[in-house]
Amino acid sequence: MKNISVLNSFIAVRRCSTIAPASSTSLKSYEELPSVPGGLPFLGSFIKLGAKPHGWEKHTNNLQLFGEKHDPQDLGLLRMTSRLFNPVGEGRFLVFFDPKDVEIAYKHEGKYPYRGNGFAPLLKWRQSRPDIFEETTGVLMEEGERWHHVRSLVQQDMMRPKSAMYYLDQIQDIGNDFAAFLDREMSSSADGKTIRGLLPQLYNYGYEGSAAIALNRRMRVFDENPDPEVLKQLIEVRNVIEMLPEIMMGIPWYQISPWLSPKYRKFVGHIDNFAYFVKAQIDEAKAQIKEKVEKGQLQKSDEISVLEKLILKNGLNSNIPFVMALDMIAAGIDTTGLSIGFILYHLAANPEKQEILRKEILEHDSHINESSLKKMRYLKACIKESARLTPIVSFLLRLMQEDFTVKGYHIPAGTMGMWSPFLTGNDPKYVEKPTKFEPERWLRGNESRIDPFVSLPFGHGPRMCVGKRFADIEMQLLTAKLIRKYKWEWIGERPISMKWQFLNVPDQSLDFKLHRL
Ligand code: HEM
Repeated sequence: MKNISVLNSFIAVRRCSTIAPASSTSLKSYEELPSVPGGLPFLGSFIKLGAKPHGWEKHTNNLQLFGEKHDPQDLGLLRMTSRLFNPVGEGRFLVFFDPKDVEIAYKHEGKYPYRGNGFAPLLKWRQSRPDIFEETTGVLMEEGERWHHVRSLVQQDMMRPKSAMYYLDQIQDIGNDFAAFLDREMSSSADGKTIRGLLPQLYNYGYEGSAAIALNRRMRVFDENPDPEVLKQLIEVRNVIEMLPEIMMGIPWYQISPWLSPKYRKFVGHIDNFAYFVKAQIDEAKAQIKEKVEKGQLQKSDEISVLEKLILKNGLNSNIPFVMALDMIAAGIDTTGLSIGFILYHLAANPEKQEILRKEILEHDSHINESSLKKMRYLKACIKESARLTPIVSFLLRLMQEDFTVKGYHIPAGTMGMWSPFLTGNDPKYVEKPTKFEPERWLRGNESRIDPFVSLPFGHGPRMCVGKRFADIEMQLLTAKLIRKYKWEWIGERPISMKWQFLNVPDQSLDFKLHRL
């Protein structure tokens, strides 16, 4: 299958990169910027992020050390190299430590922003299945004009705040099932209060929520006797998510031939099974829509699901609803589960903030509606603060598509810009008392003290997370339910920090004592 868009955008950038820097002689060249020296051929100095003392698991700490060592003047810009991750711009990588510079960089991300191919094994698989991906490989993986075309077909239905509101009741139902599950788990613990290793259950919540939106179907994984086929498919999708970083971090033999990589072939087996399960669900939804259209039973657009909207907009023969469903499920499980895990941890470790939040939640009916959700400002501030302290995405990337200037230096087009929400969000230069969990800093009146580019949990610009609205309500509704129902106490041995496994995950088990209220 052709993927000419990627090539086109590369060519556009290359042309641009040959443009000479602005004539001003005071402008310093890219090569004069502080840099991390050394590295390996092809992999460049970027590979040193995975070296001692912190290794890949804590590569952000390595990045911070590089900044301190190689940028002693604290310019906040650091050159690295990797032809593997940036073949377009001769391996140029530029780390931005200052949120003001991040803002400038986003202005040069171009019409079709490109963040590098972070899902190479998944893309390879999709390209080898033209029967189902001929029309598109989806927003997560398309580039250039093809990305723009698909994104514009789903943008409105996914990103309108109203679209997420349609799911308020369903997501709360899922939250009720989750709480009932927690009650059963607690009852089986020795003191009737302890929950150990909560994270996998939060992933299941992410799965259930994504499936409700993407497939219009409740999977009911928290039932006492869940459907065995649903559980089988849940294992398939978990295998895919867990194998993806393992394959990505190894030598990509599968790019030459799948036969050179048994791991890749196993990965393909899991994803094939899951994809055909999803396809069957979408085909069923299409048949139901066809019947509704024929009987004239379709309602106003705010009263139909996102899946129905996508099918109606793209036509019964389009594969876009199916590919979007796959992306929504793949992108919505661990991200949502991890984010809620960190929120619960911060609230459990800061009982006085938990109490303030509970007070706000108790001002409203236990069944949350659009209007009560709007009023829960402290809840939203807690979620923002958790994302600042423990962002689940380690770094954000953008290929700079134009030449531009930062702090008097010329940055050529084709440079891959990189910024770490953890480093900007935890830097005392930009955030007062950054190690404190202080949701108040995000409340109206205080937020102007924080540069918005300090913490970008969903990215920024036209390529930002397309599932943000749904992720927001999934996090808000479950947090509200669980804080209303139980007092959360952290029983881990020490404060949590993060380690990198493609996403940032807690470095210890999520163990809590829950006191029923
Ligand atoms: C708290 C949970 C989530 C977080 C923190 C998160 C974060 C992100 C980030 C940082 C990006 C990259 C944005 C950029 O490059 O500027 C992204 C992209 C994306 N996310 Fe999310 N996400 C979350 C939940 C979800 C959910 C629930 C869905 C689906 C319903 C989803 C679907 C996607 C898709 C499809 C993209 C690719 C968009 C594109 O390239 O056009 N995400 N997400």
